[in-house]
Amino acid sequence: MTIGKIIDGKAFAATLRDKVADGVAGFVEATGRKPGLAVVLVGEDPASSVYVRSKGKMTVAVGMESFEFKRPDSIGEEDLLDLIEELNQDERVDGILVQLPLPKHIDEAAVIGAIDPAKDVDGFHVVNSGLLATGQEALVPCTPLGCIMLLKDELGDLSGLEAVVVGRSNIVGKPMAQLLLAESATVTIAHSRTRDLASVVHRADIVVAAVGRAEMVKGEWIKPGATVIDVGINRIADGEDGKSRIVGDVATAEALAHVRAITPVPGGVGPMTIAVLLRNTLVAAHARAGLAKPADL
Ligand SMILES: Nc1nc(=O)c2c([nH]1)NC[C@@H]1CN(c3ccc(C(=O)N[C@@H](CCC(=O)O)C(=O)O)cc3)C=[N+]21
Repeated sequence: MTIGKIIDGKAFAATLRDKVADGVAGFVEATGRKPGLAVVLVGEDPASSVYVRSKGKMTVAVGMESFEFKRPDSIGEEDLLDLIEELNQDERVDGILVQLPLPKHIDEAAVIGAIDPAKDVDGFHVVNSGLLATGQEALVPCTPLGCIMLLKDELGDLSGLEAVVVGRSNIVGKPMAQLLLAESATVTIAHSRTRDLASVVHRADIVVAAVGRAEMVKGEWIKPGATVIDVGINRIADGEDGKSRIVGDVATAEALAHVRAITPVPGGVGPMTIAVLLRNTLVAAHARAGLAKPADL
């Protein structure tokens, strides 16, 4: 039995960050200032804090300025909107990321809608999602763009391929489908109400799993030779030592016997998300400075 390839997202992300660092050096030379990324974290969720810290470190490592804003869970929506407005006006800030999810008493759409679309490095603003949907230049959500980069690296031209995206979130599923469509793939979005999900997935040359349910996509669902991108990050209790570990939305060990290639969790899509965030910040900085974006990004 042949075993598929494990796509090294961690290595690909490191290469992308090196390219971003080169681009940052060019930007500093051209403008005399560093690109800046502002990250806003509301509340105390430990997993979010760890993730924000690692983003901050990588931002500095590629030569950018990192600004972090921590606010308590109790912050009012008005105060959060005031902070966003301040960051919109701040010339040192090229990118603004508001860590999601936000506490329930805050209207997420209102907060995202308050971000200057030119600084919306998550690509979540309706202006950017509308630009993406109509085939215009946009800031594109980091995780789906990272997935497309891995897919094109593995498969080359995606034109005419059958792609099934499992999950319909605004953050991953929908923009992922738009990007695949822009690459001329034939795109299906499946979700929790899809009937006979196994047979829908079995049609696919490309499977993108973004449902947030641990190991939900089974190995035998995968068409032989398909390429699988696993976006899930699910923390589960590990029976053996009582510790927890993270797994994806795909039963990877089973799937390996069927796939051409698959991204692992961890070490697959996750590191790409952060690398693309830095890439988007550099792209936003160039656009704001009236410079053409670096060619290889
Ligand atoms: N506005 C906003 N934008 C985001 O992009 C965003 C967000 N909010 N809220 C939280 C999620 C989560 N997220 C991750 C990114 C990278 C890894 C990552 O690098 N994971 C590593 C390590 C995982 C581990 O060991 O814990 C990996 O998969 O290999 C994980 C999670 C971005 N998010």
